[in-house]
Amino acid sequence: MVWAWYMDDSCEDQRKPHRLQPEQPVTLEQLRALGVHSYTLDADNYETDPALAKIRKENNYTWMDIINIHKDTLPNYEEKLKIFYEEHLHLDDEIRYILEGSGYFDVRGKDERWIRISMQKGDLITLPAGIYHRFTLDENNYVKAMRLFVGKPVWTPYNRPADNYEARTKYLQSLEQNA
Ligand SMILES: CSCCC(=O)/C(O)=C/O
Ligand SMILES: [Fe+2]
Repeated sequence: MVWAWYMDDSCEDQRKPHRLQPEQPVTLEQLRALGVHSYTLDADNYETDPALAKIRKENNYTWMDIINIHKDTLPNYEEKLKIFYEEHLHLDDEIRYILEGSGYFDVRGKDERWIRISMQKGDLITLPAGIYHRFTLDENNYVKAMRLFVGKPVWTPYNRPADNYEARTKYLQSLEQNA
């Protein structure tokens, strides 16, 4: 299951948990109010898992690949990690399923504060188009993740500020409607 909390402002290593003190946990319901959804699945059997097949079918996640983020396996590892950790948005939903290892997705809350989402083996997360976010490995320095997409994938990150994209304005409208 994913765990989430508000982050501190420290400039320490991005791979550390950065829990605000005193701790301020963020519930799955609070994440859902931001349009962030999560599932816990059987990562050991992802190839035959009916629960994953159902999620893919219901959401039309027709495309998938698997990315191994480790210094020995990912070409241009350092450069890619920098890109992942720049605050950005996408014009489509971002869907990631952790098959091995772990990492953090950070998303902006309604008040602009960073919320850190800890992703472990078996966690699948969907980030809505237009949400500002970033990703980092944690101190284990390894993640193997399935990337899912509706149709042909587009990976382009739009670094902040990217407020004029329709995906952003629509996302902000969706927050207001659900408030
Ligand atoms: C765990 S997959 C790597 C992160 C990524 O693909 C992305 O787009 C982060 O925003
Ligand atoms: Fe992203």
